[in-house]
Amino acid sequence: MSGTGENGNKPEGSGIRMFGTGSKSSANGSFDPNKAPERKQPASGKKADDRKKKYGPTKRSTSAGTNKKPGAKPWSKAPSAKALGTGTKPGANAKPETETAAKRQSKPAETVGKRPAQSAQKPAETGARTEARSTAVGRTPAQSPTSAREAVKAPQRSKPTSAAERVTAKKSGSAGEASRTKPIPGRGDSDRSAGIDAPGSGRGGEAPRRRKMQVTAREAALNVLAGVDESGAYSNLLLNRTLQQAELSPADAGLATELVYGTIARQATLDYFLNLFIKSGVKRLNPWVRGLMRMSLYQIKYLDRIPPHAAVNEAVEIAKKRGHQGIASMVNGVLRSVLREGDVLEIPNDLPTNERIALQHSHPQWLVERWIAQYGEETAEAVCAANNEPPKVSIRINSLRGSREELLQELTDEGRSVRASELSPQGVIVESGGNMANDRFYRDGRFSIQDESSMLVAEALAPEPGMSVLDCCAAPGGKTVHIAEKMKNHGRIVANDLHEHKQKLIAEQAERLGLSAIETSVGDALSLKDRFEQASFDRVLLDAPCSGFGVIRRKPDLRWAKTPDDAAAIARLQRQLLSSVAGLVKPGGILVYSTCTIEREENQRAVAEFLRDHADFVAEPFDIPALENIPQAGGAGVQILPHQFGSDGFYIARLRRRG
Ligand SMILES: C[S@@+](CC[C@H](N)C(=O)[O-])C[C@H]1O[C@@H](n2cnc3c(N)ncnc32)[C@H](O)[C@@H]1O
Repeated sequence: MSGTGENGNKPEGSGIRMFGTGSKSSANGSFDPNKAPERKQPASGKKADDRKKKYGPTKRSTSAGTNKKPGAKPWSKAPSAKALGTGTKPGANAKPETETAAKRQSKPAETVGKRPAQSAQKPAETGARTEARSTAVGRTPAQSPTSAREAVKAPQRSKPTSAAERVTAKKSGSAGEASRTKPIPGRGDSDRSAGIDAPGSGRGGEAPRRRKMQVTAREAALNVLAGVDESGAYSNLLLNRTLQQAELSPADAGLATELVYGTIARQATLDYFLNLFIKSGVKRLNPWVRGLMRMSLYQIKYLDRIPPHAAVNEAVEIAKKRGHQGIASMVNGVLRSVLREGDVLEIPNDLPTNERIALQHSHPQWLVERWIAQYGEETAEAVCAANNEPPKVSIRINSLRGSREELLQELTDEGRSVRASELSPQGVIVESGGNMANDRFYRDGRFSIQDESSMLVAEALAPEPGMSVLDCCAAPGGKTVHIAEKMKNHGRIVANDLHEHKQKLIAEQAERLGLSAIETSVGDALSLKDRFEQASFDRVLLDAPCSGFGVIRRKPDLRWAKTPDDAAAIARLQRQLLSSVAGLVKPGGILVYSTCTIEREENQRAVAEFLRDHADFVAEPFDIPALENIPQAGGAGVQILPHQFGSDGFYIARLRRRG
């Protein structure tokens, strides 16, 4: 899988979407993380037009990234973050995966032995989004709508000044850079200048890193939203850190998670609606006020189980606590207008299709146009809709420690609702049952947490016991350990990754699963050809860094962070990597190329160019019955789209070197 692009369904990787297993009530709208989400579905319609007539033109053209200049090519311009109301600059997304080899800091390429490390469980970042349960909240006196002037951004906001601060404040587009420090709301100058004061941290003071904060679920969520908006922090990392600092029940942590991911995912749609009610436009609001408005509207519009008035009352309380009465009045006025005129919260259906899809499913218009060009309108819309669905929780059995049937029975006996995956012979779908990374069977190495489509990569590679296998971009190791399990832990598996700190992620998984055949290695995959003999591996896996557009439902902010230039840069690196590692495959051996994106440029086109330039390789079909009926996107390999199986969008090509 891939760069942004790591397997979303692994404990080591991307966004956590379910926390804990408890079902305690939260103070203000309780939230049961064990239940499937029940969200309202957005509908398009004409009512917004009436509202437009009444309240004047909307900010639609900027809020959904539709800042297209007349005559501009659909792909020619990414919506600026500014246009999306995020306050981050488009250029602020450093992407290590797109670095050329020359630019990258060279690291000594060393092969290290197996590491015995076994660390504490990390929170599962899979987990379905959870649902909110309704709780009545007392009424706040209604106040008349006021101008948003009081809540608009201060014209001068201090920016990080030192180089180090600037680096920290920048947002990397790669989830692979998970260890990079990100600012936390409530800490540091930029937060203070943005009016973000973490409750409990004390205004003007640097909060100790591990200090616990007494915050509500909504305050915690707002801290994250404001931090993402203000400094371009990764939502999943900031959420993890915020939740570690906040003393929330599992149910409240679940609610905070839902609010963060849901609000970010629905941002363009929310801004479109808010702009119908906020004269000066949502973009001009102070980041935390903007976050509060979006988050509150998200509850009103998309969460069935939170009473709208509770969402409004909570928002007003937060505004008072964090700002002042003027802001609270504005928040109250706008949100109560929304409640009164809720029937205008529909996207007009007479918009051009690309614009309507972008607004209705909250995606940047350039991305929608790109997918329409690649897949047609119907499929592009289905992909966008699927990207807003909560991801399934899926696990892969460790076939060395029991069969799928046994684990299904044992998990059922534990009270979980589980079923066999239709896509992967080792896959199990967990319909309910909480955080699988806390399960004793997980600790015992009986299964790994992995998305179903990722499970198909090892099937395509078809490794056998005793073989030598090279996994070029291996961390955090989800596919490496699957390969080792298929090889019954016999043979040699070299698991390489560019980043030294990721070695331990692979080693931990190998240790947990009892797999000793894996060696970890650090280095640029472009230099693997200099470190290993040509034609020395039976199987080579290049699970390449990629744009990650197949895992947007796990990483909702990805859609706002990436630009067309990112996709082009990563596509160049992928071609270099593919050519570079091909010579390591033995004659008759197999090279598998995979990504977690749905971009043809990174998938079919990359493989087609490779085959054109490497006559000694040929594309081969692989036998996965469930994939037989999906429409092939053309060319070599299999493209899985997120709406087809409810799995991650994924591409897999099997290339055999002629004997
Ligand atoms: C999609 S992820 C791999 C996921 C992994 N195969 C799994 O299943 O857990 C891509 C990985 O490539 C690594 N990477 C990026 N550029 C690389 C390069 N030039 N050489 C080696 N690894 C690289 C990233 O650190 C990231 O861990």
